[in-house]
Amino acid sequence: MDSKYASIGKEKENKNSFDNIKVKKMKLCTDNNVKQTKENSKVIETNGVKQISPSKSNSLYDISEDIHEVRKTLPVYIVRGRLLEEIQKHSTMIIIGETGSGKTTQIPQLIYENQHESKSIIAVTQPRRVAAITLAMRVAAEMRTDIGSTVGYCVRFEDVTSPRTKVKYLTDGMLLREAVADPLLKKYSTIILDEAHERTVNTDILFGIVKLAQKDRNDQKLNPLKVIIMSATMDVDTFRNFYDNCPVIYLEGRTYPVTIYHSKTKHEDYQYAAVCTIFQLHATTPANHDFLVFLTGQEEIETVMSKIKQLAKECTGPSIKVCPLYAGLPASKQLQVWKKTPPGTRKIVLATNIAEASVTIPQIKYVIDTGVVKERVGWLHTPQESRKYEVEV
Ligand SMILES: Nc1ncnc2c1ncn2[C@@H]1O[C@H](COP(=O)(O)OP(=O)(O)OP(=O)(O)O)[C@@H](O)[C@H]1O
Repeated sequence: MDSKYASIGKEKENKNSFDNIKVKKMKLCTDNNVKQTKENSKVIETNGVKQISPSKSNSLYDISEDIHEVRKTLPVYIVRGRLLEEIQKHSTMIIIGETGSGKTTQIPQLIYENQHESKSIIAVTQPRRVAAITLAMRVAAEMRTDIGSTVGYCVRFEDVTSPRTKVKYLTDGMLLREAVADPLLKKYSTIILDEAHERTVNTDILFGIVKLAQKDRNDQKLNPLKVIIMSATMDVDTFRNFYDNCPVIYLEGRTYPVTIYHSKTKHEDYQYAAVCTIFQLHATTPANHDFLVFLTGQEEIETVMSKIKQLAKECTGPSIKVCPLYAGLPASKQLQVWKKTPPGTRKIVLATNIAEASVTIPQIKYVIDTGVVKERVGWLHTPQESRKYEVEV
C-alpha cells in the first residue's frame, strides 16, 4: 500500500521516526448503519479448565447473523453430497481446496451429520491455537450448539470439550500428547490433519502416528480410523506416496476481488510507513471497514499500538480499537480480535503472521502488509548452530 505521508520527506531513524507523522484533521467517513450486537462470551474457570459460558452468547459469533446463509454459499457445502460419497469410500484421502472453500468448517460437520457411530469423535488439527479456538466457535454457531458440547476445542491449558463432544478442534501438539497416552487414538473415528502444507515437527510426527494407528487398528480388528489430509496448497505427491497412493480430491474455491497497492519506494522504517498508511486510510474509509496490519513480533506490535493510540487522540471521527494478535498473547486477549466493536468504531488488528492462514477475521477490509517476518533458521555450518539444528529437528 502506498502511503502518501510515508513517502514524503526523508525517513528518520527508528526511534524518532514517529515524531514525523502529522495527523491530518479532517472529517472522517463514518458508517453508523452497523447493527449493535450482543455482548460476547464469558470464560469460567473450574479446576484449571476454562469453559466458555454459553449463557450470555453462544460464542464469538452472533447466532442471529446470517451465518447459515453464508455457509450455503461455500463450495464445499455446494458439493457436499458428492464429497461425502468420496469420504465414505476411502479410509485415507487428501483434500486440496482453495482458501475459503469451506474445508475446515464444513467437512467435519458433513462427516458428523453422516456418522452412525454416536460415540466416535472427529478430530481436526490446527497448527495454531487461535485457529483451533475460533474455528470451533464458528462451527458451534453454525451447528446452533454451545461451545464445549457437540463442538469443542482443546489447546494448551484449555480443554473446552465434554463427553458430548463429537467434533473437536485441537492443535497438532495436543493430538501428539494424546497419542503418547494412546497410540491408537481409539476415541477418534476420523482424524483430519488440516493445513498440512505448514509442516512442522509436530505435524510430520503426526502424519506417521495416524498412519500407524490406522494400520494397527485394522490389524487388531478395532474400529477403523479415517484419515483426511487437508490443505489449500501442498506437495501432493509427497503426501500421496506416504499414504500409499491415496485418492486426492481438488475443490474449487471462492475468490473475492482484491486490489493490491505496493509502496513506490522501499521504506527502511516500515513501522513508520505502516502507521502513516493506517492514518491515511483511517481518514478516508468508513468506520466499519476494519484494518489488519502485519508486523513481525510482540515488541513491534506494542510500539505501533501505543503510537496509534497516541495519534488517535489527535484525530476526529470514528474512535479506534487496537487489537494485538501474536502467539505469546493469552488466548482470551487474542479473542478480542473476533469481538465486534460498537458502531462507529474502527478495529485495527496488529498481528504477526499467525493471522496469515487458517483464521478468518470478519469485517477486515484493508490489509497493510509490511512485508517482513521473523523466522527461525538453523545454520548447518558452525558446530554450535548445527547442534542446535539437530536438537530442534
Ligand atoms: N472464524 C470465522 N469467522 C467468520 N467467518 C468464518 C470464520 N471461519 C470461517 N468463516 C467463514 O467460512 C468460510 C470458510 O472458511 P474455512 O476456514 O472453512 O475455509 P478453508 O477452505 O478451510 O480455508 P483455509 O484454507 O484458509 O483454512 C470463510 O470464507 C468465512 O466466510
